[in-house]
Amino acid sequence: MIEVNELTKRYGAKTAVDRLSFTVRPGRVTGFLGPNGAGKTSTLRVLLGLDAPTSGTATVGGVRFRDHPRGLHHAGALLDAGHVHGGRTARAHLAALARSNGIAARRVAEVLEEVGLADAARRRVGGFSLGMRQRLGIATALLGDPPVLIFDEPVNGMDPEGVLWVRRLFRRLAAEGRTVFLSSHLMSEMEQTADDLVVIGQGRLITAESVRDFAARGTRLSVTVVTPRPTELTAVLTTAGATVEPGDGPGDGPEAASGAAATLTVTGLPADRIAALAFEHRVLLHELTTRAATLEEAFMELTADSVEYLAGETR
Ligand SMILES: Nc1ncnc2c1ncn2[C@@H]1O[C@H](COP(=O)(O)OP(=O)(O)OP(=O)(O)O)[C@@H](O)[C@H]1O
Repeated sequence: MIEVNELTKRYGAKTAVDRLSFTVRPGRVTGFLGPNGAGKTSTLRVLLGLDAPTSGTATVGGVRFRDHPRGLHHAGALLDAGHVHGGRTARAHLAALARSNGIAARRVAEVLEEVGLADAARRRVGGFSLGMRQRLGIATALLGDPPVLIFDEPVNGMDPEGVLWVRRLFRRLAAEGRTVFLSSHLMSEMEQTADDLVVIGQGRLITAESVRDFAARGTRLSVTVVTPRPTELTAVLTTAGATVEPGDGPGDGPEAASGAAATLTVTGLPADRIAALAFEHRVLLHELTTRAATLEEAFMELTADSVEYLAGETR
């Protein structure tokens, strides 16, 4: 169990985490989501005792991480995969950690096997790809066989096969009853892996709920309509209360100039109502498709107000 209570972390004048509270339960995979700069890493650093909070508390298993005498047995974490001495072999790196944390030496071979690095055990970490470094970071987190696992952007730099592997691993660790907490700035990654979500923006909690509840609440339907008479249909649908926008489709291509069919994206009216209105006004339709917003779109909508740097803006 992870408990964050009224946590605030300031760096000088910058408030990175702002009175944040949430709970992460065992036996589930929880995604920690927010746009870049939302405060995820700052929260995890306090949680792992690497930084002191400005105020509030963050505990793992009811105690502050830095007060726990058996750190790696208590919680395993991957924060920055690049943060490993490049001159050491993977095995030497893990063996040193095992020794200094009182962990049985046989665990080294076990975790290397577990993360698919057994064949690379004697290679220097300096020559590892980012994906391999991520695997080594995960091996480090697993070394003490801890009940709580915390990973910051774990799939960064992994190839598709690596992403599938890591998803299965997280699911299995949760099925074993562990608390699995993963940060990401991509909802698409989390919707495949997580049971629960903690979404933050500008250091504040936006929502904490299950992926299922988020999907049910956040999904907005839109209807794609293709018609050769877009101007007329837009007027009819707008009068009926819909919002109509030009969609991606034939209307945006060179055909548009020749008066060929255009694609519209309609929200606020269901497909059957759009069909009835088009029929009533004798507007021909070539296509009428209902489309659910993806969770990624719902997430972007939810966090839009808290994005620090919008695309196109200079930093
Ligand atoms: N040591 C620091 N000194 C000053 N500001 C910091 C420091 N660390 C983080 N920040 C600022 O705090 C805010 C939150 O950063 P943080 O790295 O926690 O966000 P994040 O959600 O992990 O983002 P990302 O997905 O980009 O890693 C950002 O505006 C960042 O610039």
